[in-house]
Amino acid sequence: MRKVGFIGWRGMVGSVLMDRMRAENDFQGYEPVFFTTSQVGQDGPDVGCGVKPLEDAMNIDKLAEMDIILSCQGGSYTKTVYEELRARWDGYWIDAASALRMSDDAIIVLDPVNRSVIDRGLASGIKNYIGGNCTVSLMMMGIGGLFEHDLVEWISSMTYQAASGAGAKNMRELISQMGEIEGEVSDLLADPASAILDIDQKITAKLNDGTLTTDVWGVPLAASLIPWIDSPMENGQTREEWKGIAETNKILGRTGNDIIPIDGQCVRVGAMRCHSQGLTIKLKKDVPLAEIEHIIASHNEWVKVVPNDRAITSRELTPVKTSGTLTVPVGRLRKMNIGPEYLTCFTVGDQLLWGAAEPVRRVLNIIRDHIG
Ligand SMILES: NC(=O)C1=CN([C@@H]2O[C@H](COP(=O)(O)OP(=O)(O)OC[C@H]3O[C@@H](n4cnc5c(N)ncnc54)[C@H](OP(=O)(O)O)[C@@H]3O)[C@@H](O)[C@H]2O)C=CC1
Ligand SMILES: N[C@@H](CC(=O)OP(=O)(O)O)C(=O)O
Repeated sequence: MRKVGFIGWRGMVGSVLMDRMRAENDFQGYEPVFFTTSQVGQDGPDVGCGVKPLEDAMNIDKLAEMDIILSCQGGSYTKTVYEELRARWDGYWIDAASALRMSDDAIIVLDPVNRSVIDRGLASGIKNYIGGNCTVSLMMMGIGGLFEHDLVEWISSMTYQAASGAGAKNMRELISQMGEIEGEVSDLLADPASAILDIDQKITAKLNDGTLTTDVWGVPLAASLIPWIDSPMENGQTREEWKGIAETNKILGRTGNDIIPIDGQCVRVGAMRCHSQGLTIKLKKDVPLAEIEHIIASHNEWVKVVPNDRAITSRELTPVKTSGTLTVPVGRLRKMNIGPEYLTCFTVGDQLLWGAAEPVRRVLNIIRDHIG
């Protein structure tokens, strides 16, 4: 029986993956082996084939027994074990972390968009299948139809990224900050006659006096935002912004003169686990809006076009509505007054599902089908 090793299964991304795999009855037809970097020998999870002790994720011999390894443990783990393992192992490596994404011998996986690229990779013997950056994957699930019809000349994206993208501790601190801010003015809020400028003054003082908990974010995120995500690049972009052009084109298998220019600003906001983005898209030609809506809506079974209506948009096109679902709503679709080839839209997606766990869950099944 084939063996599939899971590393990082109890982290935030890994837990979402496990939930999805249980929901889809994925733990069948192979032997799952659960690894850990910190709990060796403790009970592993019961996924329907009994509880077994956790294996050591640093044990290269044990890892090398696997036919497929799926890691949600993070980039530093990948960097620590991958080279040594690969030197003597010919199995399939699936990873949610970015470490190997841009390697020539790796494919970035998002099968509703690039199934043909994945299939070509499998046929040609490629063994590394890496989940894409969450913002990139969610953008491509939303407007995959425009790429499929080769309608995109360039894109500018302005993102509104959730706290979950920075990790579990960051989500917790965002909530603490919200609570501390409310606590600062709860007496004034309870008094309907209190002046809003007094409330605002106290909040502004609290945000600036150094007493708000900012151990993880470094600055207040609640009642504010952070227009910087990931490390700086030499050209002034952040790495998150650079991933927009680099990963999108790699997912599509576009190189050289075929590359679609993509750039924008990536911003952290106080949402919990859904990334949103406002897109400006220069189309290659003037296509009627109704046709664009049809192309977007019919690309995959998860994308949903939201009518450009105030009440429906406020209800349907939000992180609150999208959180915990695989739906990728796309709305605020309209031609811009810059010209008929300029399209704008707004899209939202759960960054732990389509943004992280779902593409790697699906590619595990694709690889299992491929190797039998
Ligand atoms: N967060 C995100 O949005 C995205 C993350 N990724 C990638 O996935 C990687 C993992 O991210 P994420 O899931 O957020 O990381 P987590 O910090 O939630 O989990 C990583 C590991 O930390 C260990 N750990 C230590 N204490 C705990 C605890 N109390 N509960 C659970 N796990 C614990 C576990 O390893 P062990 O069992 O070995 O101790 C776990 O696998 C990232 O580094 C990134 O590369 C990719 C896309 C999006
Ligand atoms: N950078 C993303 C989360 C992430 O893990 O991205 P990547 O998988 O590209 O490192 C965010 O902060 O929202």
